[in-house]
Amino acid sequence: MSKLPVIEIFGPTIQGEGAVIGVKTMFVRTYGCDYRCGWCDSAFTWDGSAKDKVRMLAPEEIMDELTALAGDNFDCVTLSGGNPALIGEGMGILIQLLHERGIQAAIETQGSRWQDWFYDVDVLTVSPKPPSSGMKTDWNMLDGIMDKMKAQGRAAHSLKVVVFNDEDYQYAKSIHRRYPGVPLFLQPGNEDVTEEGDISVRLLGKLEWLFNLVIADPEMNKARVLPQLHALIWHNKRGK
Ligand SMILES: C[S@@+](CC[C@H](N)C(=O)[O-])C[C@H]1O[C@@H](n2cnc3c(N)ncnc32)[C@H](O)[C@@H]1O
Ligand SMILES: Nc1nc2[nH]cc(C(=O)O)c2c(=O)[nH]1
Ligand code: SF4
Ligand SMILES: [Mg+2]
Repeated sequence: MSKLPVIEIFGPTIQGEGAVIGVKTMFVRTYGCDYRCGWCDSAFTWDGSAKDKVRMLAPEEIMDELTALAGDNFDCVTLSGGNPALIGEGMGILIQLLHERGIQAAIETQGSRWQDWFYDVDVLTVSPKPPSSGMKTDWNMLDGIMDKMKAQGRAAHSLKVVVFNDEDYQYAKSIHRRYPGVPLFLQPGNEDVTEEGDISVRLLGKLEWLFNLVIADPEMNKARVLPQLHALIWHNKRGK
């Protein structure tokens, strides 16, 4: 059984976060997460509120849907969730199919689970969760993932930490100290993921706050601070 639980497929859109910000991409969002972040902007992937929208799809069916949606108007697919790293074989096959068609595979995951298909992805974003999320980092697991990617991953891998407060910023620094050679992206937290209308002014205020922390901090000379670009443009809209 290599079907995947899929909650949404959308795009093309613009990757709004991290190492490949600004790149045109499709999104495949899987259902289910082993975490329950208090501020999760995609809680519908795990809180049961959209359970009726989950479809079990074979990798080939996902490929067909991507093509039906966008034709050849994309060459990157971002696999997010939920935690796509909860899925084994099916995800490996999907990545293979994408590569056969010359399409890159990018992954968004929190670093709580390893899958051997991590070796095959093109862009691996690992986003360990700071204290404000309410989650506990499994440091053994995270060390293992970073070690393996360093040793033989083909992916350009990077770390992305969402920062809501000073304690989160200290956590981001501890991540940077622990994995000094890995590109680190800092992203301000969106404190209200249900607010309707234009939230860009609020998000930019938080971005300036985070800019100022990094500007003042000689330990963070190599960190990169980025907004959630899609949230500046499309706010809290889903499927963007
Ligand atoms: C919804 S998660 C899905 C992938 C994976 N579960 C993870 O957390 O990395 C995608 C990205 O959105 C970020 N994110 C979630 N809620 C957020 C919020 N309220 N503000 C800023 N970033 C958020 C996560 O930290 C993660 O980097
Ligand atoms: N445009 C856009 N960029 C993103 N980068 C990471 C996202 C995610 O939810 O994983 C995301 C998303 O949901 N939309
Ligand atoms: S790990 Fe990702 S999807 Fe899971 S609850 Fe946290 S932000 Fe949401
Ligand atoms: Mg998102």
